Amino acid sequence: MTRIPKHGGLDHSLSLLSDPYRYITKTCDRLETDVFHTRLLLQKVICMRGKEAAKLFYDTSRFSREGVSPSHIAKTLFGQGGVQGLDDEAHLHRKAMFMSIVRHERVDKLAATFRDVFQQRLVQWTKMNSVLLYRQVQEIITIAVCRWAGVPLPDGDVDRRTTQLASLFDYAANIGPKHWYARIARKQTNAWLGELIEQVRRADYQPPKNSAAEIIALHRELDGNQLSTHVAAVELNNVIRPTIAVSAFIVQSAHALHQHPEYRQRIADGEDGLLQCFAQEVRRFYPFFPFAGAKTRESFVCNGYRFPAGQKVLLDLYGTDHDPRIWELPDKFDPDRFKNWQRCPFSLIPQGGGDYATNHRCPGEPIAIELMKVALDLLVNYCQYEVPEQELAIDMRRMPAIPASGFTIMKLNLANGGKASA
Ligand code: HEM
Repeated sequence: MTRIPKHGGLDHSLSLLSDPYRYITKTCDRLETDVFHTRLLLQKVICMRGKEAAKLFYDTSRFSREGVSPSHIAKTLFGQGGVQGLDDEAHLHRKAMFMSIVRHERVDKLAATFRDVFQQRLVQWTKMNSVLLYRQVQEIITIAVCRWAGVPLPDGDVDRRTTQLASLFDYAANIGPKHWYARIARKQTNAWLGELIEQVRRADYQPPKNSAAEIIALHRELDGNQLSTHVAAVELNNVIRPTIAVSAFIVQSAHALHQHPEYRQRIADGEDGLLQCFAQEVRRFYPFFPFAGAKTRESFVCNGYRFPAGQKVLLDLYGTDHDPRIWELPDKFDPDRFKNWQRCPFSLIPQGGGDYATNHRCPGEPIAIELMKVALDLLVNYCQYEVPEQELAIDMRRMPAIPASGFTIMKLNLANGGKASA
């Protein structure tokens, strides 16, 4: 048996915080390994990267998710009691609820609603001196996802709810005042959504058929009981909050269009499948979630390495998406690499790996891709704009990583007399 290589030293939390997307890969490269021991927040942690590591990590017979999220993440990003922390039958059953919310035709409906709201905003943007894309797209998605999910949102509440919901993912990794803001926002949004769940159950409010609000409010657990109001609110938030986070992928898409203008023409020419390839490459290339965490159930040996029982393990998502053994020239932005891509559940893992229904892979992947495709189509085919001088470097310490400026555009005009392509 071989000992798992160790990143020596007292604690490496600061190294991780100062370079969250590259700490695992850099350390793997230095130690010439795909797996190593380290100490983070004074705890022993195993880090690993690559396709084989992903296969192992998503083996639910070996890994559990119970109690894995650090408390500052559970109290902001995820909420407490949600699907992320469940295992076995309880997880499969709850996950089936999510899969019914994101059925193909429902995703198409969300994409159509998003397109409508976005098109209305484009008209407003023609009258604005400058448009901060990140914030504006967050508002567009908040309106669209609430409408689609059956969550009433009066016009006067859009600004406040967008700020609260966006803080849950934008400030989750922060410490200090931003973190405390996100904790308060988590309570406020859970209270708002919890009240809605109660109204649905009392039949004081009837959400649209098959909407997330209806499915979650009426869902029964394996014991036949409904979810507690708190957990139902967390799960409804688990649909709304990450959909708004797609705004980061959309800003990254706009950034990629700006850096690689040749794709504008190819998209405008309607090249078959290019929107899909472009969206996939943005998800692979740009940093979003650095890693996912789990813990071993029992001790086991894999590839000669002993993993102890109850051991916290981090899988490098960003590093695997940039692994040169999987991706040729991984640091080159190249949507064409997805033209004849043989789909593999463990190689492209910005939103986790494995199987949607039976594992912890993100059920919102089709939502992210479809919203990105709509946004790309509208930004290329429906309008013209200028990108003024600004800080466009991707801030690799920010999670999710977007340009420090939030991506400002100016002088927006509608193209083709304001007619978007279908
Ligand atoms: C903004 C783009 C998104 C990114 C980068 C993202 C990323 C992720 C990641 C990394 C995981 C964890 C995988 C793991 O634990 O192994 C996850 C899980 C999850 N995501 Fe997403 N996600 C996104 C969008 C969405 C959307 C639109 C939804 C809406 C349905 C969603 C709902 C969830 C849920 C419910 C889980 C937990 C699944 C489980 O534990 O079984 N996500 N996501």
